[in-house]
Amino acid sequence: MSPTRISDHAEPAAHPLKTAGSVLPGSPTSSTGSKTFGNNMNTSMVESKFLTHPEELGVVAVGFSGGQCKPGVDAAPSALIESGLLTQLRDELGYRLHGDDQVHLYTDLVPADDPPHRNMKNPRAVSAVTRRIADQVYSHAREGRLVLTLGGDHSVAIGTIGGTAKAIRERLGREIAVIWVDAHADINTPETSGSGNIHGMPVSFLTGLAKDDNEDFFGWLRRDNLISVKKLVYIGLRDVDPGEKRILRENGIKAFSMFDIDRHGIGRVMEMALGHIGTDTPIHLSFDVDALDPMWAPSTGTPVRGGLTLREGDFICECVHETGSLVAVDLVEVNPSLAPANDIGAHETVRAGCSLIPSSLDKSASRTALRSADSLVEHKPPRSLTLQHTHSIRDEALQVAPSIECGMASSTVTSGSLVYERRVVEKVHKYHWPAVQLNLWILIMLISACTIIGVFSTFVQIQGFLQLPVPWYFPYYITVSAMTVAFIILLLWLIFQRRLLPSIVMIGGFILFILWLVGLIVISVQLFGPSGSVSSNCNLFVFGANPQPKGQNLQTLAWLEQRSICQSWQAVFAFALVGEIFLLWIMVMAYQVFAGDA
Ligand SMILES: NC(=[NH2+])NCCC[C@H](N)C(=O)O
Repeated sequence: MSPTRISDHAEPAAHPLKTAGSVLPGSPTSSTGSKTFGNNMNTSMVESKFLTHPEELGVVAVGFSGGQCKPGVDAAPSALIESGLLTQLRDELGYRLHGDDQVHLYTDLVPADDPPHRNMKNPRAVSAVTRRIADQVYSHAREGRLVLTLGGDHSVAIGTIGGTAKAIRERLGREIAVIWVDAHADINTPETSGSGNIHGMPVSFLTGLAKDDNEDFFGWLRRDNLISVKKLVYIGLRDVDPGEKRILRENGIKAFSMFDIDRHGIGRVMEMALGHIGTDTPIHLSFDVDALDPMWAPSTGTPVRGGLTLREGDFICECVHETGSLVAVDLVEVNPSLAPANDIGAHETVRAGCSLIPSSLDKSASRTALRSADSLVEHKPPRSLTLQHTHSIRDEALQVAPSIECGMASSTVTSGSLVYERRVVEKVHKYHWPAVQLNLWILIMLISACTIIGVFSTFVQIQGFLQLPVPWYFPYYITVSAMTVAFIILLLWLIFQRRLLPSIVMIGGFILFILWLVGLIVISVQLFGPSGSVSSNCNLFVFGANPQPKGQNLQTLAWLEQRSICQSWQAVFAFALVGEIFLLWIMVMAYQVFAGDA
């Protein structure tokens, strides 16, 4: 058993884990024997629902890589700590850190001979190490602290989640929920796994989908350590094995892939993910750095293109923090030795971790994360990003100030001396229009408007033939009706574009309502007015003509023409009234749609 001491790697002064050996004056030593560092108050505004000591952070540094075959992932905790992560958590976010002053390598638990079992590679080592990790995490979680585990490959989550689940059950009698942020589902059973790497299987053991009676092969996992598939949510998936897809489907597991993030935006996805978990459930956040696009985190064992931006990763952490339900966080799969072309990748990946963790512990921390990571390590930009502007550090500090709340539309992230455009996430709001009513409205309004246009155009013509002046309300109503038709065309186009907003309908409907009202009043006055009205003239001379002309003569033709003019007036009045009522209706309908979806 030879754990690597942080001091073997880190700069000598002010390192939180390094000061562990000498407990600060007045700082308590926990019952587990781990020590307390720092004594600032946590400045986070979010009240924790499930932690009795939310200002205390239990740190577990896991230098273990046996869940997969690429060496180097065991060096991640040291790299993260050397970059100042823990110093920042203590000095800037005000956490009191608890933990051992060493990164655990668990060499005492790794057997010399560890042949495969049920297709699993290094099964004894991973089982024994995760069992130990479960104890470590459990001892912090039982004290009511937030637990931070720095991995290691993702197999370590068998221990971290197993430990949290057990402690929370004991302390609060509740089940935990797990948010698994990852490019991979890591839910292969030993039988479905193509690689045999256990870092692709932790979720199946944690949910009981895979089990083994032998204690040497995860048989130590008891019901207390397990989680429910109903309280498991994936975010960022994009490389899921066929067997895993089947498992996800058959168990109805909630999963938000990159497709969902592109479609809904990360804000909506977080709303849905947290909605699925509910507000009364403690959350364990397990963040695999390969959820990020390799542009942001290239140094990881199984990178997959098309991933989250760093800002989206931060946003996920911030949203989870904001719930007040967070009880434990893992950051895994950072592999500083996997830097494809040069060492920029390793630096960037560590730097990404230095942003994610503070984001999950304090919503306003992404800026400080950037600042401290930048100040501690020489800044180099990620490859393949476009240089857009150069700013002085002061300019940058202003721009980086966190302006994003959960669910906000878009943002720009600045980093170092570059400005990177983040993917613009539009918040999509769906309005549910009643299709039948809307179609009926369109049809009736079209008929009304066209009838009025037709009748009054004919009247204008007749006035011309009779060489009489054209009263103003004919062209007026023709224009208003034409505007109504144009409005309907606009609505149809908006429906086609799926952009029919209630506000547009309400404003347009109101304007037309007023215009139609003016027309309706004028028509009513003309038709039913006190003296010489159209209606009384019609009743007197046309409908009441006695005797009514008959036979093929000019008088009959004139009478018929006069009758059709009278009937047209009546039709115009009827349609004007219908149009007016329907305009009122569409305003009410638009309001209901707006209120119903608000
Ligand atoms: N935590 C990870 N990086 N997992 C990658 C898993 C890849 C693959 N699905 C496997 O089972 O081997």
